[in-house]
Amino acid sequence: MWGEGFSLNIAVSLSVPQGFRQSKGLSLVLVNSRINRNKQTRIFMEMQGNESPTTSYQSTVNIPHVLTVAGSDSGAGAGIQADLKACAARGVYCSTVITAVTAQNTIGVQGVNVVPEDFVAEQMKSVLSDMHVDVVKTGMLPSIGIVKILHQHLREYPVRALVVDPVMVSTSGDVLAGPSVLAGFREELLPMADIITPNLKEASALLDGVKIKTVSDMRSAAKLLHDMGARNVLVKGGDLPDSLDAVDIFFDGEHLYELRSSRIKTRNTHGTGCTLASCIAAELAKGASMLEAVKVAKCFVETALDYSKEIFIGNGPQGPFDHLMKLKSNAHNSGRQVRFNPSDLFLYAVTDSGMNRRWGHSISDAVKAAVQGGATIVQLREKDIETRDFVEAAKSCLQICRAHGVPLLINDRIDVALACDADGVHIGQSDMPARTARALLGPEKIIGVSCKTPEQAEQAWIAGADYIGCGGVYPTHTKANNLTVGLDGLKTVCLASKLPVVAIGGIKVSNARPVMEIGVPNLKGVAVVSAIFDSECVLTETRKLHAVLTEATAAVK
Ligand SMILES: Cc1ncc(COP(=O)(O)OP(=O)(O)O)c(N)n1
Ligand SMILES: Cc1nc(C(=O)O)sc1CCOP(=O)(O)O
Ligand SMILES: [Mg+2]
Repeated sequence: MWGEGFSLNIAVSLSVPQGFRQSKGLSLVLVNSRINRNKQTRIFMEMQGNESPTTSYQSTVNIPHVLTVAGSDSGAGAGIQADLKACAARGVYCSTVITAVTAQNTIGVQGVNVVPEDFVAEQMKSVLSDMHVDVVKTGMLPSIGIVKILHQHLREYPVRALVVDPVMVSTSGDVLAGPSVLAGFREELLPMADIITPNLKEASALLDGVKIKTVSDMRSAAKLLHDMGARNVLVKGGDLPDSLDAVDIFFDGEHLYELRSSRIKTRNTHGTGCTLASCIAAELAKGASMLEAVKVAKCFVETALDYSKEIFIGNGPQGPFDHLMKLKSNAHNSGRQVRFNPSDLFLYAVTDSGMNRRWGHSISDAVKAAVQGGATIVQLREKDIETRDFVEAAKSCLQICRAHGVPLLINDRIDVALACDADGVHIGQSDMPARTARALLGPEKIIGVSCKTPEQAEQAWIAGADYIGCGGVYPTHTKANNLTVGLDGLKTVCLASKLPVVAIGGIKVSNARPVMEIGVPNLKGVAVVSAIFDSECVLTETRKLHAVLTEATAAVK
């Protein structure tokens, strides 16, 4: 199946007014298209009027799709649940045919309820007759009847590749497929498989109990399994005794590859086999070659295990890991109950590397002093710093801010915010569009946008920002050529804005009061750079400003 040529099917419908075509010339170029078989791209472009053509664009693109045929794991570390998470992490759609429901946790398998064969067949037909499946991946196949059903359906609905993870025994040692299924694997599945991914025990069982104890045994086993019909074989050496690295043997019928990755010391390995096979399937669905897919899958599993090595779920000896690599950061964030509270904008401290240099402050010392002095949110605005140093500085500032429950935002640099898992970003009108930043950062992160006009405030709201920064309220030396909008401009933007507003630009202890007194409820605070950071004692200056803001707010109420 794998390796057949793909055909590219693109229907383009263009309706271009004659004059427009003549005057502008129109060409549609597809660069380096890697669109898989049966993928269709439909593009409609309508251009109305010669002078100002409006373009409406509609496309439908089939999504890479893996169907997993496997058992459910109630603990969600392995089986169907691992497959879904692995495919989601690799950006591939995953449909499911459930062959058995297991009662399972980090201790072991407490019960197995096999789904009736005709209902397995019904699930398979539902998916395969309706959806375009690129790759089928199999896990727990608890009866020979289910193996046969799979075989029949793959004949009726051919797919690009079949990935067989010959699940027989769970990581806890419980039997998930009896000896009768072995015959099914050998006779029905191996000859159809584009890749088979046994561990040492499974490879040994498929080879009538042959002993596999060394890398050299694994090489021989891979060749024998290939002889049994599998086009590619990955023998996983995770259980190899006395091995520092995790060594897997990959054989494509021609070349033997020894794939090594570092062995991660962790109890959280439940579901690694299912995840590896699903990742291979996902990469194949995206169009990777078999060796590429295997390498990416191994790297993904290693990274996820390393990320998850300290997470603690369940009390048994084998815990699940975190496919999406998000759980730890959610746990860290749990100090802050609400992702964004507009009152955090009250005293907004924005750093400046030049000012810190002038006063001999490190970024983290300056941030610590600001937070201790009463800053309620911090933005790292580091315009002339190496990216590597920025990420390191942001990580240490994040620790300080988290310890005080103060959000930390990064100015301009979405990449740095992602790298250090900051609480969000602040972006201006010429930075990355807020909508794109939102797509990259997800719904949980805070996004602020600089706005000088009501129209910009409206756009920021539409794009999914959380607050806007409006200025310059007063002239400033900190930002070159900055337009001063004044207190009136600030009030106009606040009145038009559906989002909370923080005022910025030239604000200091002596002029902060009139800003807070403009009397508009969505003005939540002031953002300052020089007022606190262009000073020897950041702590004292921040305290002074905090006091003025508190007094002004009390007076307004
Ligand atoms: C709170 C706040 N408001 C406005 C700005 C200015 O952002 P931008 O216009 O992108 O200019 P730079 O700060 O990037 O020079 C801000 N940083 N913070
Ligand atoms: C970064 C920035 N943005 C502004 C805007 O008007 O959007 S004014 C500004 C500089 C603010 O520094 P200071 O508090 O030292 O005046
Ligand atoms: Mg900017």
